[in-house]
Amino acid sequence: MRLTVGQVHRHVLALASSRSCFVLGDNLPLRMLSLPRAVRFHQTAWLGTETVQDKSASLTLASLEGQNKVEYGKKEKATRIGGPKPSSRASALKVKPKVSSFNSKPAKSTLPKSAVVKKTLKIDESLFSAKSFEELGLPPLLIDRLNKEGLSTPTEVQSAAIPIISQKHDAVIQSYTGSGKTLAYLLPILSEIGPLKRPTEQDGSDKRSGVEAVIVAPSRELGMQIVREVEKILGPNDKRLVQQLVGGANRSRQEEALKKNKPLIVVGTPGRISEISAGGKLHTHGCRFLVLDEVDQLLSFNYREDMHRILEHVGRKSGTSSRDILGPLARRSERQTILVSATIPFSVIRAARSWGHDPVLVRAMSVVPLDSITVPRPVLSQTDANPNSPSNSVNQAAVDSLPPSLEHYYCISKAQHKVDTLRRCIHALEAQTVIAFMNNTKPLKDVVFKLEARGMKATELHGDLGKLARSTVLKKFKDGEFRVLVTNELSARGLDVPECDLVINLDLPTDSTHYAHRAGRTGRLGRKGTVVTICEETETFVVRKMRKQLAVPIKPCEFTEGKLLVHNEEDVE
Ligand SMILES: Nc1ncnc2c1ncn2[C@@H]1O[C@H](COP(=O)(O)OP(=O)(O)OP(=O)(O)O)[C@@H](O)[C@H]1O
Repeated sequence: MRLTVGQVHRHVLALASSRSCFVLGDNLPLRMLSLPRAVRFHQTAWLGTETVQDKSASLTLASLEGQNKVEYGKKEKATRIGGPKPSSRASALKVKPKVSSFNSKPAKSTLPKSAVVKKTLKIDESLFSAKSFEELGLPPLLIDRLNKEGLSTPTEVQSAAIPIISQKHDAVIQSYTGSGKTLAYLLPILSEIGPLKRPTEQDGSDKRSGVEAVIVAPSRELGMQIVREVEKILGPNDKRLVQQLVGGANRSRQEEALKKNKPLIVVGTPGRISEISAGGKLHTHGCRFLVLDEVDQLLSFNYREDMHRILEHVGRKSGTSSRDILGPLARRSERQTILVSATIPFSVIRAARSWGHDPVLVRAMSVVPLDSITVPRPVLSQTDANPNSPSNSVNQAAVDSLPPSLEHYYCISKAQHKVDTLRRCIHALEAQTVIAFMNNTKPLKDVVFKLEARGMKATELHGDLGKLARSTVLKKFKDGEFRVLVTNELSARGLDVPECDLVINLDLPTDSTHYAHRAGRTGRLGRKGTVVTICEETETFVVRKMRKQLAVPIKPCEFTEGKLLVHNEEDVE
C-alpha cells in the first residue's frame, strides 16, 4: 500500500499532534511551527525555498555541564566553559532536560589498577519522545527482544521513522550523529521479516525464502556494526538470519554461508555485494527493502558502478531487463528504498526522488514529502553564498548532523608538539575514551608510539590492518583497554563507541561535512562530548571558516597546568 501526499500530511499531523503544530499553506506546503525539545536546536524544516530555524530550542548545554577543569585566563578575556554559565548557544535555550543513566552500562574492566577506568556517561533523556515501542505498533515478539536488550523507549528519529517505513514509504532519514538511526530503519524491517515479525494471514503459506533486505554501508566496520545490531535484536538462536558481505573477508566463505544459512538480511559494502551478486551467488530480485546507510558517501564517484548494479538488481521484477523501456521505477517490485545519513545534501534528495515512489524526508518528529523540498537557502553566512550552490546544501547538511551536546575548541600548536598538546588536552579534560583523527595512515604509528612512551595506552586503526586486526583493535578500544584510538577516515562515519568523550583532530578535516562526521563519534545519544582541533597557527583560518559554515562556536583554547584555558576570539585575531 502506498500513501498519497495528502495521506502523508494527515499522518504527519497525527504524529505531531502532541507536541508540534503544522500548517498547510498555499505556497509553503508544510510549515512546522513548533518542534519538540532536543530536536528544535537542530531541526530545520525546508519549506519551499525557505529555510526556517526554530531558535527557541530547549536542549541546554548547561544540562550537560562538564566536570572539566577550567580556569579563567586574563580576567575579562577568557571564558569559563562547562560551568554553570551556559554557552552562547545554550543561552537561548530555556528548559533544562532531565538526565538519566538510562542504558548506561558500567564498563567492563580487564585492566590492572593503574590502567584506564572507563567513565559511564549520562544520556540526555530529552532525546526521547514520550512514545514507547508499543505505541509505534511494533510486534510483541520484537518488543520483548528489545526489552531484553534494555531498549524500552524509542529516540525521536525512531518515533518519526518507524511508522513511516511501516506504511511502506520510501524514505530519506536524516538526524544527527548518534541519534539512533540504525534502529530507526532496522525495527520496521524486523517487524515485517524474520522470526520477530508481525503475524499475518499469509503466515504458513508464505514460501518466501530468499534475501528480503539488503543493507549497504561504505565501510567494513560500519557493516559489521550493523550486523551486530541485527544479531542483538534477533537473539542468539536466529542470528544466522543476517549475513555480512563485507570486503576484506573471505569471499567463498561468505558465499557458502549464504547457501547454507539462507539469510533474510544481508549487510555489506558495495563492492562485495555487487561482486557476489554478479557471480550469481546472491539473489535479491524478491528483496523488499534496500537500505543505503551513509548514503551521501555511497553516492560518491568511488562506488558508482557497484551502487548502480545494486540499485538495478535489488527488488527488480523478474522477467525485466536493465534495458527495459519501463524505466527504473516500473521495473521494481515492492522494494522500499531507505536512505540514511546524518548529512543529507540536496544531491541525495534528488537521487531519492528518482529512485523512490513519493519518498518522504524523515527527521526527528518531522516528515516532509520530498517533492516539497528545493535547494535550501543559506542559513549561515549570507556573504559566502550563492543560495543555489551545491556547497551551501552540503554545509547545511553538516550543520544538521552535529549533536547538540558537543563543545568545540581549537588549540594552536607547532607540528612537532602536537602529540604533547594531545596528551595535555586529554589530561586537562580528564577524557577516558578518545578518538584522534589524522589524514594519513603512516604517521598514526608514530603518534601511538609517542603516547605509549609517555604512559598513555593507545592503539591505531586504519585500512592497512587486516579485517581481524581491525575488529580486535576496535573491540579492545570499546572494552576500555586503550584510552586513545589514533585513526583516519575509516572511523569517521558510523562508528559507535558510546563512551567516547573526546574527539581530537590532529590533522584538519577537509571540509565541514568531514568535521561533522568526525565530531559525531562523541556526544552519542545526547551524552556529553568535546571536540578539539589541534592546528598550526597558519591553519586557524580553516577552523574559523568551518566554524562559520557549521554555525557552532569553536573556541580558541590552550591547555596549561592540567587545565583548559578558553580564550576569547579577539585574543587570537
Ligand atoms: N531507543 C534506544 N534506546 C537506547 N539506546 C539506543 C536506542 N536507539 C539506539 N540506541 C543506541 O544509541 C547509539 C547510537 O545509535 P546509532 O549508531 O544508530 O546512531 P546513528 O544516528 O546511526 O549515528 P551515526 O550518524 O554516527 O551513524 C547506539 O549505541 C545504539 O545502540
